[in-house]
Amino acid sequence: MTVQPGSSPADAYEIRRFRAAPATAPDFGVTEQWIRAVNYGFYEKAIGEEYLAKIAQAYLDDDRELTGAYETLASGSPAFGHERPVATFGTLRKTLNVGHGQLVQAHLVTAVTVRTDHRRRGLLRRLMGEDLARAKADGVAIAALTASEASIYRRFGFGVATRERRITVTTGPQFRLAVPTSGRVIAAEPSAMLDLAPKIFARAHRATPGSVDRQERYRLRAAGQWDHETGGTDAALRVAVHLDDDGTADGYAAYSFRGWDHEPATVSIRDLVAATPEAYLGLWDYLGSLDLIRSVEWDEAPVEDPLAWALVDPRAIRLGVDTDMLWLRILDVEAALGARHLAHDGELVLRVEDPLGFTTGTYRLAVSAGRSHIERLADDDTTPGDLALDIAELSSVYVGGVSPVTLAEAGRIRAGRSGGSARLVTDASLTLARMFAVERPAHCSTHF
Ligand SMILES: CC(=O)SCCNC(=O)CCNC(=O)[C@H](O)C(C)(C)COP(=O)(O)OP(=O)(O)OC[C@H]1O[C@@H](n2cnc3c(N)ncnc32)[C@H](O)[C@@H]1OP(=O)(O)O
Repeated sequence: MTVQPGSSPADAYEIRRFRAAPATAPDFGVTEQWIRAVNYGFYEKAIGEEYLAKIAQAYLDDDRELTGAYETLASGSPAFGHERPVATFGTLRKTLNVGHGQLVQAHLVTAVTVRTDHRRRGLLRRLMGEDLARAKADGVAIAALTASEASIYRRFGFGVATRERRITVTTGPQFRLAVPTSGRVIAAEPSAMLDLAPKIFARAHRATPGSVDRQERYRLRAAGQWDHETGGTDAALRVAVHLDDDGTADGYAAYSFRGWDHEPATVSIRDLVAATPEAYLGLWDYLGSLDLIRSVEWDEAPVEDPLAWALVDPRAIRLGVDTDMLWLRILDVEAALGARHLAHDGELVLRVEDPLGFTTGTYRLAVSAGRSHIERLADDDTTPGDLALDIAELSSVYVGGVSPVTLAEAGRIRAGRSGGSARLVTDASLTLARMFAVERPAHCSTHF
C-alpha cells in the first residue's frame, strides 16, 4: 500500500513506546535509531557512537519514555529502513514549582519530530492526543513543554506560562552595582559541578515559581562533560561559584569566551543558577569585573531581572528579544488548582473550554481563610459563570507568570455568562490574579 501525502491510514504507522537501552544492550539499535531520528528532525549533524551512548544513558537516568511512529511493512521500503521512526515523541516526569515552595509532578513533552516526508498527516496530533490521555490516566495533573515554534501547541491546550529574555551587559567601567554584595565568588574546576550543580539547582528550584527540575544533561553540561556539538569535553567552559557568608555554595555561573576575533571581547553565559538573590548579584558582580572582557551576553535571563534594578547605570544592560519559554497544559483542573496555594480569599466560577476535552467544564474556586476548595460543577448546574477561558489560558496563569487581567484585556478571558460586563470581567480577573499570586516572579531556567 502507498501512503498518499496528506493522508494517514490507521495501518500506515505502528506506534511503539519503550525505555532507552544502554549502548551495551543487544537491542540498543532501537534506541540508536530513535535518537538519530530526533537529531535528523532538528537538523543536527549526525553523531558518533560515544555521543549516542551518552544520550541513551542520560535518557535512562531521566527515565524517559520514548515513543516512535514506524512505517508498517505495508508502506513499502522506507528511507533509513523500518527501524528508523518517522516521528518521535519523548516524555519524562519532573517536578514543577507551582508557587509558595510547592512542587508538583509534571509530564514533560520533548523531542517531538515528524520527518518532512510524513508531515501534516496528523502524526503529531495522534501522538499528542494519545500521550496526554495516558498522562491524565496516570493521575498527572499538568503537562509541560518548551516549544520550537509558538504556533503549534495552543491547539492542544498549552499556554505560555513563563518567558525569558536575551540580554547583553556592558562590563568594564560602566558596570557597577549600586548595592554591596555579600559572600564571595571563586573560580572552580568545572568537574566540581557534578556534585554542586544539582544541589544548588535544588535550592533554586524550590525558591522559584515556574521552575522545572532538570534533566541529567544539565549537570554534565555545567561540569564541561557535554559539549553540545560533540557530546565530549567542553574545553571552553569556565565556572564561578558563589559562597555565602558561611562558605556554602549557593550559586554558579558556567560561561565561555567567544574568542579574540569577536568585538567587543565577550563572555556568553551557558548557565547561571542562584539559590538566593545575594548569589545572583554576587555572580553578576564577578562576571561584570572579568578583566579584558567588555560584554557579557545571556540568552536565558529572567524577564523580571533584579540586575536591571541593581546597576548604577541601568543602560549597562541592553534588553533583547523576549520569548515564550515554559508552556503548561493542565490535564485535571481540580487536581492542579488543588495542589497550589491560592493566596487570596474569594469565590469564582470558571467556565473552561478544552480543545481535547480533558478539562471542559465549570469549576467553582472558593478560598476562605487561606483554605481552598475546587469543585467541578455538574453539567446541568446553572450557577452563573464569572469568567470563561480556554484551558491554555488557565495554564498560562497557573504559576503566576502572567496576570489574568492582561489576558482579559487581550480578549482571551471573557465573561462567563451572557451579558457579563467588561467591568465584571476585570474585577473577576483581578480576583483570580490575587488568588494565583506567587511569592516571586515566575521563571523557568530548564529547557527540555
Ligand atoms: C516540544 C518539542 O519538542 S518542540 C519541537 C517541535 N518539532 C519541530 O519543530 C521539528 C520540526 N517540525 C516537525 O517535526 C513537525 O512539523 C511538527 C512536529 C511540528 C508537526 O508534526 P505534524 O505531524 O506535521 O503535525 P500534524 O499533521 O499532526 O498537525 C497537527 C496540527 O498542527 C498544525 N501544525 C503542525 N505543525 C505546525 C507548525 N510548525 N506551525 C503551525 N501549525 C502547525 C497542523 O496544521 C495541524 O493543525 P490542525 O490539526 O489544527 O488543523
